[in-house]
Amino acid sequence: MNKVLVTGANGQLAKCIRHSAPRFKDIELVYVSKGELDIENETAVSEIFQNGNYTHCINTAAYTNVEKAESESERAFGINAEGAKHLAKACAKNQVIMLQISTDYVFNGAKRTPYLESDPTHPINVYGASKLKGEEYVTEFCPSHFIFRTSWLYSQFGHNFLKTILKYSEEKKPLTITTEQTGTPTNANDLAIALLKVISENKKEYGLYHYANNGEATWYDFAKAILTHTGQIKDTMLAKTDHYRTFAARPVYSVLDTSKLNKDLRINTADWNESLQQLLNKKHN
Ligand SMILES: NC(=O)C1=CN([C@@H]2O[C@H](COP(=O)(O)OP(=O)(O)OC[C@H]3O[C@@H](n4cnc5c(N)ncnc54)[C@H](OP(=O)(O)O)[C@@H]3O)[C@@H](O)[C@H]2O)C=CC1
Ligand SMILES: Cc1cn([C@H]2C[C@H](O)[C@@H](COP(=O)(O)OP(=O)(O)O[C@H]3O[C@@H](C)C(=O)[C@@H](O)[C@H]3O)O2)c(=O)[nH]c1=O
Repeated sequence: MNKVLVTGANGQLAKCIRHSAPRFKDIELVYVSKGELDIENETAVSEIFQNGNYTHCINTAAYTNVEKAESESERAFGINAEGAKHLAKACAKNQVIMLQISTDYVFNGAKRTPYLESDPTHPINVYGASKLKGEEYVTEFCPSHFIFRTSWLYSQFGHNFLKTILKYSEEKKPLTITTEQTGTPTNANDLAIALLKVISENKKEYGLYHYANNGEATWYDFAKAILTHTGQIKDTMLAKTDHYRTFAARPVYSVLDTSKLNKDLRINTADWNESLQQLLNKKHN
């Protein structure tokens, strides 16, 4: 039986893993929140693996505030790079397979066709740079690793764009949403199931993978789809902008190519709009 340590237990993705876990009876999951395991604390990280008999670790813990990261670079790197390094070293020492989650924001957005794992990285904000450093440490220190880069995660849990749009719409706030960036909204529940599948099926094709739902959208398209599926489009003032002011730069194009995931890990990905609709149907029924 596989035994998995999940860091960042109170975050969005960890909650999605917990939600889907009952389907995977062959996996024992142990969840640790930041209060129970601060991944910045190297000693604590090393100790938790000593008698845990873990086979895998899913690191969902991260500093994810893209805006604030610009002025809190040290904190972002402390968690996203150093924290990942501590886990990678401890996993390697204890023969634990590490599943690290990374981001489309490692790219600068200059491409106009989906990004491959082999494409050069060039982050244009602090969050992206700190996550890329985390990838580098995991690759260097833990040979038995999977790194899954994903994009624009949303779900019923935590803070995310879907919940922001629903909240603004319920509060009758007018929405002005950018068309400046194109990417792929990804249902974090889909990613959670894929991670559990990798573990349950004892996959050993280690390396870097892109995981996102299929297709592409702007943030405006995403907002419009959310309001359409929930029937709120008629009652919400929704406008486009080609420049929404932010502190952090974001890649104008960050669609991820998932062929390697489909071929080497035999994991299929759903269309972004269908997956969104499915989640909203469940919520609204
Ligand atoms: N959300 C998104 O759109 C995307 C996310 N990702 C990546 O996916 C992963 C999961 O993201 P998501 O679940 O959405 O993020 P969340 O911000 O929802 O969750 C991250 C969790 O990590 C915790 N955490 C922060 N610092 C530490 C620490 N030092 N030690 C332990 N835990 C800590 C946070 O706790 P607290 O809140 O108390 O600080 C939070 O509960 C991350 O690696 C992220 O970079 C990739 C692409 C898109
Ligand atoms: C709230 C809001 C945002 N926007 C814009 C700002 C930004 O360009 C875009 C998305 O805004 P957010 O700040 O919600 O998303 P952001 O924090 O950039 O989301 C990113 O999070 C990290 C963790 C990732 O790894 C990325 O894949 C991505 O999901 O939408 C509007 O145009 N109108 C609005 O009302």
